Amino acid sequence: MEAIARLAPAKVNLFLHVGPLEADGYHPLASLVVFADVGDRLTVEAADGLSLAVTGPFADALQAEDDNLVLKAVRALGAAAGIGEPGLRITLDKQLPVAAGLGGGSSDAGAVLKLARDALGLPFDDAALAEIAAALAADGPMCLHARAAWAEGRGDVLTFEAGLLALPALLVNPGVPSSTGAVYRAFDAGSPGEARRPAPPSDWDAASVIDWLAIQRNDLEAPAAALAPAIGEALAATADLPGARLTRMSGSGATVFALFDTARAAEVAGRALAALHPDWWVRPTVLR
Ligand SMILES: C[C@](O)(CO)[C@H](O)COP(=O)(O)OP(=O)(O)OC[C@H]1O[C@@H](n2ccc(N)nc2=O)[C@H](O)[C@@H]1O
Ligand SMILES: Nc1ncnc2c1ncn2[C@@H]1O[C@H](COP(=O)(O)OP(=O)(O)OP(=O)(O)O)[C@@H](O)[C@H]1O
Repeated sequence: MEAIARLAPAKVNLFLHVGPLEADGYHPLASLVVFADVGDRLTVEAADGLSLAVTGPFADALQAEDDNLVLKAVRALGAAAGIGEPGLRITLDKQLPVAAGLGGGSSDAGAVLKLARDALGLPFDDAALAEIAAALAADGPMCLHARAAWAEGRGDVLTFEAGLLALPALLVNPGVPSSTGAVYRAFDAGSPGEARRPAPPSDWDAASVIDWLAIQRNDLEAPAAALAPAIGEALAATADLPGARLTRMSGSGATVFALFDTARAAEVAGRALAALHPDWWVRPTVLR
């Protein structure tokens, strides 16, 4: 069998409204999630045993191989299919920063579940794979489907949104990891509001979406920035860029995004920011 490959795209929370901690240890949330055209790259081919090789600029940021969500996902798929540990040689080209609010681990798991299904010829549709992904991470199902969706519940109750048009954007990570669990705990120390899904924008053109997003928020932004001041620096530097129409943190950070009117404006701004902060991860992209 030939090797097969997929992009595991970065996830962005355009807004994130978080409610108070529930008895199950999770927070109810309301979010609109979209996906970038940048991400990790997963490659899979049939082999005698199961193996994972990690390459790319952020390979060193990942700890023990057995903790990798890629192996956990493939083992869970083998168990669900009743075939034991699948024989697959997997390569993860880690292009996304780790613990970055971009759902990288969940997106890797989603991509490898689809690749392993196809390589092994297993009769699982995407909904069945999303159930396996849900057991791995709250962001698992959204990153498995990897298309624009309203997320509610603990992030796993999805309503796909076909109206949203492509949004030119810049992704900026200031090089500090942000622990999701620690950010939610810092959030708990404040006084949580409600995780209500807002009425959608009056129109899905980019200008209306940006105006509507400006009155939404990411409730994890302040607690994450209190833990990692570099997030505030990234927000300020990104908001200052010519053409940046809206700047916000994604997920539990530390990555922030800015929306632009055109892909060209995002690219120009990205070059300017990379020159100012050569140690930051800066990527122009299109969110959809
Ligand atoms: C911040 C977001 O990325 C927004 O999409 C997600 O809510 C986080 O999703 P995730 O990283 O997939 O989260 P998990 O790996 O399942 O959980 C990590 C930790 O985050 C907290 N967590 C996560 C999701 C949620 N709705 N409420 C939570 O309180 C829990 O303490 C959990 O132990
Ligand atoms: N393939 C993987 N890629 C990234 N992180 C992984 C992977 N497998 C396991 N992990 C672990 O998961 C943790 C979260 O990493 P990830 O990059 O998915 O965070 P994130 O982008 O903040 O996710 P989210 O937006 O869902 O909160 C890391 O601390 C890392 O050790």
